[in-house]
Amino acid sequence: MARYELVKGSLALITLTNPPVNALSSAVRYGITEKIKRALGDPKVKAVVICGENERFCGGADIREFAAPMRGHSLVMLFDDIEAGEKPVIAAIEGVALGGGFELALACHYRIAHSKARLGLPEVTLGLLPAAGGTQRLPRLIGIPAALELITTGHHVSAQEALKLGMVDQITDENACKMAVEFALRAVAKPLSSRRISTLTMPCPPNLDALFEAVTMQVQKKARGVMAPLACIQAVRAAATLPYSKGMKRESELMASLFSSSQARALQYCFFAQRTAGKWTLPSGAQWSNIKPRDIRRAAVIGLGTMGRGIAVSLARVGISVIAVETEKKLLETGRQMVIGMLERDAKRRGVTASLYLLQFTLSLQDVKDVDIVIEAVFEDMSLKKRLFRDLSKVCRPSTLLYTNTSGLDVDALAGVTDRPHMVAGMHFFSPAHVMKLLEVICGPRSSSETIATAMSLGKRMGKVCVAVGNCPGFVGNRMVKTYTDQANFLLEEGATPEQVDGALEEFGFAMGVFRMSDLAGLDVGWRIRKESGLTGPDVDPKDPPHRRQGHRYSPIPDMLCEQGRMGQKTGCGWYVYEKPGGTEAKPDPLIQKLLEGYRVRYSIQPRKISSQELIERCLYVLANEGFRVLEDGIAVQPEDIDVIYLFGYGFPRHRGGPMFYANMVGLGRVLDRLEHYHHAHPDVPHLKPSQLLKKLVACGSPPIQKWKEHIKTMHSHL
Ligand SMILES: CCC/C=C/C(=O)SCCNC(=O)CCNC(=O)[C@H](O)C(C)(C)COP(=O)([O-])OP(=O)([O-])OC[C@H]1O[C@@H](n2cnc3c(N)ncnc32)[C@H](O)[C@@H]1OP(=O)([O-])[O-]
Repeated sequence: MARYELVKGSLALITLTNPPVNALSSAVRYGITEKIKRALGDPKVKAVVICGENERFCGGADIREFAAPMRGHSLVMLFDDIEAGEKPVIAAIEGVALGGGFELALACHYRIAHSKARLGLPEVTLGLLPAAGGTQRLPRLIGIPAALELITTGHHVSAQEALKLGMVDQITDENACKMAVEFALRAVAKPLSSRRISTLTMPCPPNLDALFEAVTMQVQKKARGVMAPLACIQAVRAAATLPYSKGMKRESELMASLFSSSQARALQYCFFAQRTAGKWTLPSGAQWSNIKPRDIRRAAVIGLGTMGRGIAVSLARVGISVIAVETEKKLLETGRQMVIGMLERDAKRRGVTASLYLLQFTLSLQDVKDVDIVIEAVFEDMSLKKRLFRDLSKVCRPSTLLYTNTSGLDVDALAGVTDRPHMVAGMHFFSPAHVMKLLEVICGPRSSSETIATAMSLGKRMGKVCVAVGNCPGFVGNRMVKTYTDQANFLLEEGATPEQVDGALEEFGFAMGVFRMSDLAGLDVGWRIRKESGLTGPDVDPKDPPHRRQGHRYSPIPDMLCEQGRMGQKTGCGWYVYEKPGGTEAKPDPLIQKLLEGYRVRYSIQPRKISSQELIERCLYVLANEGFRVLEDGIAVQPEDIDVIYLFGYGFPRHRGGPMFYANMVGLGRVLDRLEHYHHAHPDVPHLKPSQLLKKLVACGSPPIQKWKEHIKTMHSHL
């Protein structure tokens, strides 16, 4: 796991050999420890260069080993030995030096990086801290403010930034290993004392307490309830106030408090879940590794509303030429200006030139005849979409793939009106499409594997996290979210206020509770969907009382708000009241309180005090319960897919892992008990009835989430 070569007669070249990222597994740690010992003990060797195979220095400790207590050779001891050695050790950084990998580089006496390399200490994103001396060495090298920023955020920096900050000594466009070898030959004659970072005096700014306080406040605001960033701050504070050896002891104590925490487990699960979701498989056996996606150069986006604009920007940003189509001159012009403005701002932020030459705007559908793909983003109206897909069938060349950005309509019904149903699928972007990372790729029953592979690969190219899902109303994300918002509405009827429900969810870790989120998104979106599906408006069965629809409990309260023009932030009031239309500061509104009181009186509902525990359980267990149904219906292949959708599309707090991981953490038996309890109390809410899969898993002894797939396998897949 580490190769040893003698080069130029006097240099030991140690290469980490653990593809794909040369993670520091216990075998690698053993390998480096042995090879360093050999190099330091060999009188022929005058200097050492450490590099990584396949042009990647090191991606850090092996995260897969974190599931069990750390065993084998200690990184801390290895790094102390490297630093204390009497021979110069040079890190030759290509690709990445992250986490333990960068800590290894910090223990070396010199660091030479390739200009394309990226460096950082991302442990915090895994619920940990850089516990192999990173929190003690980095502040001594680059100062406390810069080290705090890197360690508490986990941001990676480019080689250029690293050079500016003093994290590396030199950058090169050539092979970093070759450069490091030449550098090492010169370094042999130089004294090493000033190169041992642990011995450097800490550069302390005068207002240390104020600095730590400000960073703590910032972290608490950004990552409410997340433990690791606070532990990182404490570790850096120890570096600032204690001698190195005591600081190291503190670093290790803090790491011990994080290592087996549920937050660390959740965050590490998220890391792997994201990668698992990218590896899609269809029942036919077609999968990410055996189907070649089409190469996409020209795309058309139909509809320049909020979604269409974001999609056009996402495409142009990665070099795809875009023909954007609208039906009216005024809409086309507004869309054009918005897209150009968005692309220009984006390019400025990234320090590149906006690729406006890739854009074409037109009122004629005929102009899309030669594109490789079409992404439809018109109004959420089935008959309108069907008309458009029929027209596209006629206009586009036979090889053009057709995608719809519908957020929940039947993708197969659209495929059915075309001359190429196998070349139709869904690409469900989330708003704003150029910002949000999630892309649900909807596989209709007739979508070909190439159609899916192309959507997944194009999404990845646009920087999206893509999840392949089956075709059902609302797909995965919106199908599940309905059960969550329904519960929130029922809780209002029973006695809660919007601020109580939101408070509990925000305390849980959501950046925004369900009602604040609804105000931001606009209440009219859901209203329109409910009207279309006959839940409200003129199509309602006159025999249904206001709080029952299709035999089940229904809350008409959101409809009542919409009827009063309370559409959320854009109208200055919704579930909350705002300083002005478009305002963002949500204040509880006495009118809402009055509306709720009136509603309860009208329907003889005795309000009760509802605990935060009930608010969380009702909203989140019902969400997971629907997730189990999504799995048993074959709409998602594995729980990781659902969790990734919720992490990237719905702001589920990452340190809770996603709704399915959270249910797993709580314990499936407990979730089942509570759902049974709530269903008993509310038999007219079918979503509270425990799903078959949940019951099956509990009956099988509640296997860990990674094993659920074995129990789902037997079920029918809709992908
Ligand atoms: C006690 C000491 C304290 C130190 C703590 C640490 O160092 S904590 C660690 C701090 N370090 C980090 O947080 C860095 C985490 N890693 C990354 O950020 C990225 O992987 C990358 C930027 C290194 C490469 O991006 P990319 O898009 O080119 O590639 P990709 O992302 O698709 O990964 C390819 C494959 O490698 C796998 N794998 C990757 N890293 C690790 C690992 N450390 N371990 C194990 N496996 C790892 C990954 O799962 C995937 O496996 P699959 O699916 O093929 O079976």
